[in-house]
Amino acid sequence: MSESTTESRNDESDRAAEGEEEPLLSLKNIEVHFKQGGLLQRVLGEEAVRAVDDVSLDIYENDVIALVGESGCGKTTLGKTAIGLQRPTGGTVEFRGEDFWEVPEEERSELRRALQIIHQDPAGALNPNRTVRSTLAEPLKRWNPDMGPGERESQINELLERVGMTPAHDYATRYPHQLSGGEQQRVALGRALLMEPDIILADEAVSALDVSLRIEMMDLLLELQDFVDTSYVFISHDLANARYLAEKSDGRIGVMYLGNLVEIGSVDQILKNPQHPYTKVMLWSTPVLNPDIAEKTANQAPPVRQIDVPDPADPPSGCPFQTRCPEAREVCAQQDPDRTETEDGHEVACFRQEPDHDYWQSPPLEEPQPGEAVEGTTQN
Ligand SMILES: Nc1ncnc2c1ncn2[C@@H]1O[C@H](COP(=O)(O)OP(=O)(O)OP(=O)(O)O)[C@@H](O)[C@H]1O
Repeated sequence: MSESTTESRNDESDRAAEGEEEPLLSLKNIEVHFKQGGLLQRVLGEEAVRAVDDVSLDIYENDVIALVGESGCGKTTLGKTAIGLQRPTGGTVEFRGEDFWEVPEEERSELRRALQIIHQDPAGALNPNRTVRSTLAEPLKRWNPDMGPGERESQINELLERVGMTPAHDYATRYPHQLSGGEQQRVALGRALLMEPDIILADEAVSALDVSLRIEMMDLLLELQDFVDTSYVFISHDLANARYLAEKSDGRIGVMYLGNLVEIGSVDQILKNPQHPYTKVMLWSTPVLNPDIAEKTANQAPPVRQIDVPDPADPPSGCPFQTRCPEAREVCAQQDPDRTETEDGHEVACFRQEPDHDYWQSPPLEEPQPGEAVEGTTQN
């Protein structure tokens, strides 16, 4: 990325920090609870799966947010909610100041154009019976019906060159099965870019690629960001990918746990100065990302009280991480901490951030006995 772009993004985050810039998209107290539909589940009266639970997040112009967290923590559901593919069961999605789910349907479909997705499996997202040209022509025909075939052709060729598929006329006639995984992902990205999106949700979009191709693809995402002025919500279960993308773009990393966004901040804040006990556990399990933490915790058991992951249909009371948190005290089982923000924009949902909180007077939670089930957990 050019230095000037980095500077301008820094300026943007500064403006955001000073409260001058309006967010492009504002997620407010988002809840997505999936009712379990099976007969057995209804008979047993099982609760809804709390895929996302009271998450608020602002996304700015040309922003990059990398969401990380273990499988099932709600990354995809939150990402889809941000781009209007998932209607939340609670809270609001405001896009350019308008409530996405309150605008009339035609207006909403215009907003959808500005909110695009690229998936992990590009082959599944591309029609096997369509050439690259036909795949890319389709959105142009839909959104620019006045564009003539000549102009369409030249836009498609220009785009293919931008996503590194040259000679464009050669790639344009190929079918998805005649492309490598990386090339398929480039076509999927190109199709999203033709919509001139404001936000692209890249959902594990590089996970299926070889390591070297992953870097190439992430570099391409950022290079094209300058060209189309888009923001990215980048989902990855791999913290190394999240770090690469967020570091190069001066973006943020958001850490999710059990439907909650427990910590969000710059790459340095999350990797060098993690505050939430869950973020520390994540770093413990990827020592290469923070050798200091790795050195301190070498030969130690994982920094969790117990390894069983709570069931999102029956989450623990209080803080979602309290059943595993090595720092948990009794108050953590009673109250759910809000995210608090430091002056430099590092947000953490943990009572330990608040020097005057009752937490500090609260007795430690009793250790669960071996084999003892803690409320709200599934025994693996
Ligand atoms: N349509 C659905 N109906 C019922 N439950 C769902 C649905 N979609 C997701 N879930 C559940 O919601 C929770 C969060 O899922 P989600 O896919 O958002 O997590 P994730 O962090 O993206 O996980 P992964 O990395 O495995 O995709 C999981 O328990 C999942 O089983």
